[in-house]
Amino acid sequence: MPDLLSVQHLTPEAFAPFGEVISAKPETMRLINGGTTERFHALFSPEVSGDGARVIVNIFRGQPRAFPYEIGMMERHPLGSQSFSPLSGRPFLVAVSPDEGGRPGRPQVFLAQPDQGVNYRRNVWHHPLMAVGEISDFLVVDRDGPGNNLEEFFFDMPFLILEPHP
Ligand SMILES: NC(=O)N[C@@H](O)C(=O)O
Ligand code: NI
Repeated sequence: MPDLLSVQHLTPEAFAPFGEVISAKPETMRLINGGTTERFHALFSPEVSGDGARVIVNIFRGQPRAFPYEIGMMERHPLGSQSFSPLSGRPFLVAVSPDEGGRPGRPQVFLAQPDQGVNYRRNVWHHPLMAVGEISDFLVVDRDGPGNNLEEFFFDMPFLILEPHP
């Protein structure tokens, strides 16, 4: 029987070991443009390393995952952070793992709401984008440049997510 993973609600506190939750946090807000605009300031700082590295902004158009869904692998980006911010008004799933001696530990799965994004800090184990329900677009801020920025790990036994909600 595969090892079942439960799904948690995404909160800044629970996600803190892995990166930041991107959301309109009241404590970050400052009024600008003559009071007509609320600026939620400096929610995270993209990280890039290595000569010739640059921060880039992308759009990822994700196909929805089918459930039950097997988490058979995790990846990480040793040379830069990677953030996902929903553009299609859809929730999505986030899976992250602590590093255990150079390999990912048991994944933790979160359901991100349409008004939440995530930033994976550099070298944090995560599963590739998991859109839910419909094709979904995401604004992705990550690293471009020379060097290998992708490390993958494949589990001997996959984990299973039965349904994409807590
Ligand atoms: N390959 C790629 O750019 N995407 C992954 O890094 C991902 O986390 O979805
Ligand atoms: Ni990635």
